[in-house]
Amino acid sequence: MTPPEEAKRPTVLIVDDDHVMRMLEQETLTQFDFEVSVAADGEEALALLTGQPPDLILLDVDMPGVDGFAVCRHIRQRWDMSEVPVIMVTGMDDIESINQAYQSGASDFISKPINWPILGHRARYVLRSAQEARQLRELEEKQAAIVRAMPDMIFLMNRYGVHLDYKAGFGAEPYVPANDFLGRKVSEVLPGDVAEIILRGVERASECGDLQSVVYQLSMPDGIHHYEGRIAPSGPETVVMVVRDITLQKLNEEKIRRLAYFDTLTGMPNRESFLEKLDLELLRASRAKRQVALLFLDLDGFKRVNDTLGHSAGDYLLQAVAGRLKEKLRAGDLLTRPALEKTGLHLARLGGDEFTVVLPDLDGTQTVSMVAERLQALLGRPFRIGGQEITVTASIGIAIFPEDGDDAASLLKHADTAMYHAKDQGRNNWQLYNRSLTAETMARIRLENDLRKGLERDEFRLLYQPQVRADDGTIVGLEALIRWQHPEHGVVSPAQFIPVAEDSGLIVAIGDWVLRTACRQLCSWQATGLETPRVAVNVSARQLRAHDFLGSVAAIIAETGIEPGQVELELTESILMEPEARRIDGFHRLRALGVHFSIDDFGTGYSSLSYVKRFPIGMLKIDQSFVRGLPGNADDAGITTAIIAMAHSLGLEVIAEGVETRAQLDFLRRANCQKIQGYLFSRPRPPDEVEQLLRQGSIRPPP
Ligand SMILES: Nc1nc2c(ncn2[C@@H]2O[C@@H]3COP(=O)(O)O[C@H]4[C@@H](O)[C@H](n5cnc6c(=O)[nH]c(N)nc65)O[C@@H]4COP(=O)(O)O[C@H]3[C@H]2O)c(=O)[nH]1
Repeated sequence: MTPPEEAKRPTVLIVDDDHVMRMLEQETLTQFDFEVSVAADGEEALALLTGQPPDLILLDVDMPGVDGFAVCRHIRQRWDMSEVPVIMVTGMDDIESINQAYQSGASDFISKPINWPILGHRARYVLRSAQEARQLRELEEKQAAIVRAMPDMIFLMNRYGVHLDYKAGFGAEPYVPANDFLGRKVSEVLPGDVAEIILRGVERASECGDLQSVVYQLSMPDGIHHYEGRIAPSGPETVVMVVRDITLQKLNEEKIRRLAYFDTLTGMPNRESFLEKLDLELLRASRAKRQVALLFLDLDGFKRVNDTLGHSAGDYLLQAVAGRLKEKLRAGDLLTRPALEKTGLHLARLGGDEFTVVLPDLDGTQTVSMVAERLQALLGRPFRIGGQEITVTASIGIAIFPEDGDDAASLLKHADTAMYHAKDQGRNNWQLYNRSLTAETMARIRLENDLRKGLERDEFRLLYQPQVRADDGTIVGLEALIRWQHPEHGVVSPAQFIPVAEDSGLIVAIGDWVLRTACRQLCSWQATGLETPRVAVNVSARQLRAHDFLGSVAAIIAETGIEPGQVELELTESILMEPEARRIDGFHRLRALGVHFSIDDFGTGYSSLSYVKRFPIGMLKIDQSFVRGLPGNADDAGITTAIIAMAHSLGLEVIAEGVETRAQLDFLRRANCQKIQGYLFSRPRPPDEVEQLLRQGSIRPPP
């Protein structure tokens, strides 16, 4: 381990050709705790100095050969000895030789005759001041390195803001050339407002003796630059101000803010910033006693674009929609007077295919409806995406401040509600929020929305209920019955959601899904070698009203590759009541392909057998409300017997549904009902369980 610095004795080299002087000097300095080495002339000294330099050199001037001046000059040329203090010992106490001693690089001189008692003190003093000078130099070097390494400008100022000194780190560009501000006051160099900020900081730092922080901006040739200055008192009358250009940091902060507050896809404000700004706008409107309208847009059919053309096409469409909205709003095409350019509030994308438009200073609902219609017309024009023309429409819900909500969140919620209502009324529609949208309507609207999502998220399942021959329980058919596994409400019965699906038109998509799933299920069973009976699928009247329903049935049959004779469509009586020639033709065409038709819940409607005859119906299903009363209820028994007899006379098959008891079965068997469906044989079951039953081929009723 190296001993601590203080513990080391300082070394001194004594150079003197006079033997006695050398000895006396050596004796004296040894007493002052120096470690001494000696040289008898200049040459010997130079030879000794090739090794480790001493801490101090005591050098006689007047020596034969190489004199003291020459030795001193040599020492100063050596980089490792440039700071070693040299005390020249001269007999010539004249100004000339003193000058020459200093010129040669001497640190001090002593004249002969030497005052011996003070030689040691003098040597120690010279050594100490040389060390201090070295430390100071090292400190300065360190400081200079720190300044160089910092990307800052450093100003030394007096307490009145006069620049006394200036340094700049690597890459720090002074905002004014250094010469322009040295010796001048801040207010003479910088714009008044900035000078004011700095002077206040300097004043506070000088008064409190504390670090002060100031920020300011300056207009530079390449744009606005942001600066942060830290002012620290450096003496009773001076302060140091370290200034950093934080423009890049500001830009990054802005970028982060944009990411947090703006939608990256469209560059529009996102939900967070929209709500923040809307609240401010509402505050302003309430002070000015003005109305504000919030239009909530949701694209109809956006999901279809995403599903069929892919997500990048969907993204492109959203950008195109955003672009069109921005452009028209900016051009004042939607409103006669320019909208909220300044607040940036006029347009936002809340996520997905939802956009908002805000109309401040509303002068009546007429303006809103006009804007809503213009928006719809604007979006209704086709978009070109990847060489294809795509048309989307928008449903718009409108809420008005302060009537429909006094803060951003409730206004948005009500505009959203109104938007659902608009969708419910048929797409491409706009609706004003109306308090009379009761909880019940809302629940129904929510259910519809959930249904739509359920379809997207594949929340539906099919159960299959066997239909058996009445005499021996052989499975002769399956009825596909839909179930909805709602993420929050659990399994929802079709009785609850089919009517909503019918009202909203969603039944068309759901119906397609049911038929496709049932056909695929049968095909997959067949692929394992299982013999399958035909599958009956419910069809509601609303489905038939849809464009080309029968065509889509044929398409699904073709697509899944199922044998058409394996498919049975269960129609309701109401379908028969509104026969159109075109539709009847379609039924006959499907029948010609092999598809079977039956009438569900027969006997509950008003259809007469004459209607039935016009359609290619093969089977009647006796509604379970009649079966329930069997065999005791005479009316039910009479109707059931009559339906069976009539069906037979028309050459139709009959199936009784909802058969739960042995007595009902016995009655139906006696009445010649060929087929049975009901809990007595089996409840509707999931595919794996039905597969087991199909492998057995028949189901025995309990005795
Ligand atoms: N009490 C009792 N009930 C029995 C018995 N056997 C069967 N059921 C139930 O009776 C209903 C028969 O179907 P539905 O009359 O076509 O009546 C169906 C049908 O009109 C409709 N539905 C079901 N699935 C679909 C579908 O995929 N599309 C359409 N459009 N409607 C469907 O929802 C209705 C109700 O379906 P589910 O709740 O599955 O109810 C089914 C079935 O589970 C029994 O022995 N006792």
